[in-house]
Amino acid sequence: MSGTSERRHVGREPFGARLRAAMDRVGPLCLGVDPHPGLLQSWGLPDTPAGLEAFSAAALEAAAGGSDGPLVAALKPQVALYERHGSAGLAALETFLAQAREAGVLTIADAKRGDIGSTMAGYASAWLDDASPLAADAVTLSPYLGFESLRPAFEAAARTGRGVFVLALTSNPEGASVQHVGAEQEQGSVASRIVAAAAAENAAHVGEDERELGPVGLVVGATVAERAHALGLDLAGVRGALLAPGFGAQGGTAAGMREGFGPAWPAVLATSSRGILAAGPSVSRLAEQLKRNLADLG
Ligand SMILES: O=c1ccn([C@@H]2O[C@H](COP(=O)(O)O)[C@@H](O)[C@H]2O)c(=O)[nH]1
Repeated sequence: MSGTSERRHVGREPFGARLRAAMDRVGPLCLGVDPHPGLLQSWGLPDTPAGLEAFSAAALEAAAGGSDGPLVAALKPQVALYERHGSAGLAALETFLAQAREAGVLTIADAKRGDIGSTMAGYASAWLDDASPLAADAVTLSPYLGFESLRPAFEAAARTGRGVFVLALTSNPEGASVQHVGAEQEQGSVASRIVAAAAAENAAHVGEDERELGPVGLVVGATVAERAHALGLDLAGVRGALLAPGFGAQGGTAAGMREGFGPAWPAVLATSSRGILAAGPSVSRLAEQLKRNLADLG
C-alpha cells in the first residue's frame, strides 16, 4: 500500500463495518433518491438542476431524521436521473453527496458501471477516490464484461474504505435471460458464478464473525429473492451486503424478502425509491413513510 493510500484510509472504517453499524442502529432500509420527471412534477418542482437539488435535499432531510437520528442505513441516488441534465445535473449530485456526508448518512451511487480494466480504473477514481467530487461510500457495478474486469474498483474500494455492489440477480424480469443462463449445467448459472466470485473477494477481508461484511456486496432484487434459492445461490456465504432494490413500487415485500433470502437476511439492505418518494414533498410525510417501511422490515 502506498503512502498516499495509507493516508486516504486514515480515519475511515471499512465500508462493510460502517454499513453493518448503520443497519444495526437504524434497520435494513435504504432510500433510493430517484428524481424522475413525474415525481419532480408531483412535488411541484421543475425538472431542472435546481429542481433536482431541492428534491434531493428534501429526501436527505427526511432520511437524516430529527434528534433521534437517521431513518435509513443508506441513501442510493440514481445517477442516470442526474445525468439527464449533463454537467449541471452531476453538480446537483455532487452537492447531494456532500450534504449526505455532512449529515453522516452513507451513500451508494447507483451508477452500474463496468468496462474493460483500463477504463474501469477511471470509473473507480470517479466514484471511489477521495479526490473525486463524485465519491460516494459505495457504487453499483455491472460484471458483464467479466467479474475480473472490475478489479480496479475492488482495489480502490479496499484502499479507501469504500464498497461496491455487483449486479448478480437483478429485480427486472429481463435479467433472467442473462443471469439464469447455465443453471442447468454443471458450472451453474451466471448469477451463481458472480456470487462465488464475490465470496472469494470478501474472504480476505472478513473474520469468523458471520455478521461482518466485506467490501464486495451484491445486488439481488427484492422481487427475485425466492429465485436465488431456486438457483442454489449461497448468498449467506458471500460475506458482503445484499442490496435489494424492488422493495415497494416493483412489488417486493418485507415478508417475501425474509422468506426468500432465508439465512442471508441479516445481510440484506432493502431499497425503495418511488414507494417512499411518492409521499413527498412533505418532509414529515416522507419520514412517516420511512418509519412504516422500517417497521415492516422489522
Ligand atoms: O436490479 C436492480 C438494480 C437497480 N435497481 C434500481 O433501484 C431503483 C428502484 O426504484 P423503485 O422506484 O423503488 O422501483 C432504481 O433506481 C433502479 O435503477 C433496480 O430497480 N433493480
